[in-house]
Amino acid sequence: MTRNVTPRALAVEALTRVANGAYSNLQLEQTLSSHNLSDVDRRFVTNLVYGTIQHQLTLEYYLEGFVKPNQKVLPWVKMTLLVALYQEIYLDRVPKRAIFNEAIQLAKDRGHEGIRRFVTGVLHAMDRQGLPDVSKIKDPLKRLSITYSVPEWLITALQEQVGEEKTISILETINQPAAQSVRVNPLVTTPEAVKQSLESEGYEVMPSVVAAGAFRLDDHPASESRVFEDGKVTIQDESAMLPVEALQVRPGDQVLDACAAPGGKTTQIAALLDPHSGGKVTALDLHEKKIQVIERNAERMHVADRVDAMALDARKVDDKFKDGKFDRILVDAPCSGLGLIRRKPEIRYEKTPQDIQQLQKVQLGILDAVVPKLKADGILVYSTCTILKTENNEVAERFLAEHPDFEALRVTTKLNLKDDRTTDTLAIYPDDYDSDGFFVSAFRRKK
Ligand SMILES: C[S@@+](CC[C@H](N)C(=O)[O-])C[C@H]1O[C@@H](n2cnc3c(N)ncnc32)[C@H](O)[C@@H]1O
Repeated sequence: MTRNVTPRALAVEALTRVANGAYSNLQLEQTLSSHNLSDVDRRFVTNLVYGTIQHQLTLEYYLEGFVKPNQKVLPWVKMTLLVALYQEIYLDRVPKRAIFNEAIQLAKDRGHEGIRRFVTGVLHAMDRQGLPDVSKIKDPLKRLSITYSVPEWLITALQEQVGEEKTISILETINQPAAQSVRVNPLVTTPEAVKQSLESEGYEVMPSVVAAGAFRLDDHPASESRVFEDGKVTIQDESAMLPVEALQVRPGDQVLDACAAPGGKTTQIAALLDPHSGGKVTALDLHEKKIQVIERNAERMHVADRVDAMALDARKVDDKFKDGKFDRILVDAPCSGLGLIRRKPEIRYEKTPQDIQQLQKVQLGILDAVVPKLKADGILVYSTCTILKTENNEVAERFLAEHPDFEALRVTTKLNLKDDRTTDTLAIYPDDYDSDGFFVSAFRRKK
């Protein structure tokens, strides 16, 4: 391996791209697939990239004290220092000498002598003087923000929504690795057969406590299993399986999946339909490329005959379908995705309160546009993978207020989730079951 493709250099490169707007999971996939790394090195690059993003505000706080306020630091140089700091603070087994030497070597390889001296100087100054004590930060909000590396506005929003204790519990768990789960395809197999097959390939398999017909696996990629290749399972977070449970699909139903790509819920709905009784799911999304992804997934999951996928903005369904065509409508809306914070840790730094307000408008716009297409007595489910009430309860409440012909249905699930809800909607936070955060609401059209 030449110097400039060491795991640390690759992590710095990937992190610099993420700071420029790339998604961490896609960037990491690209970095790992374009270099021939051992398993150990792949895991190390992954750990450095996710770990540095997860702790970015904490690491930046430490770094601040060692960089003059007006000093310009190139993004990759800053990442080199953050990656070094991350290893020193969070990775017990990495020797300090290796961390320093590699960071300095990287600065030398990629930059000029001045950059090498700067990186060397900062690392040695930190070592001599020690890092500031985060617990001594006076402002309680800033202390939480730096401790958990979550922006202040997001902490305030959570505190207002769920109180201090629950907010801390959420913050404590968002940097844990995301669990991997699969949904069994009941059309072609049984949970028992899937469990047996996965175990024979060496996977650790646990039944889901969140969604029926699902398993949680260890972190070996499920996409490499035989059952995945054969379309006997699909990879889906457990909480993401709940909106379709709430939809109460019947075999002969006409279902509209208004925001469908990549098709996780489309294939889940399709498996509940009986094409002989006319059951069909119409899956919409914005772009042809996304439609192709839905179609490929439907093919792999053996449900292509029940899926009709088309590129269409859900706000423009008016001319396309006659009113009252569908028995069930799912709006799994575009959202901030803050429930997926474990899978995409950078999400917390990218979204702003303005984005959240803007998204609420889009979500209400989609709901308004699709509901005339629902039959009387039909069921509408609105769901998101976020944990903020602006995109969740507020949307559900406004929808009900503006559509008196709808009534709220209490969201029920097949497994017995702990249930102390005071609302009909279901909000799952990442600390509840170690799953993604999700929100589900359901409504019935009265007339
Ligand atoms: C949360 S994702 C859907 C996930 C999907 N339901 C699943 O289970 O795999 C939201 C999707 O909505 C799509 N989207 C955004 N605005 C839309 C619109 N106006 N009409 C239709 N789809 C839209 C996005 O492209 C994205 O694929």
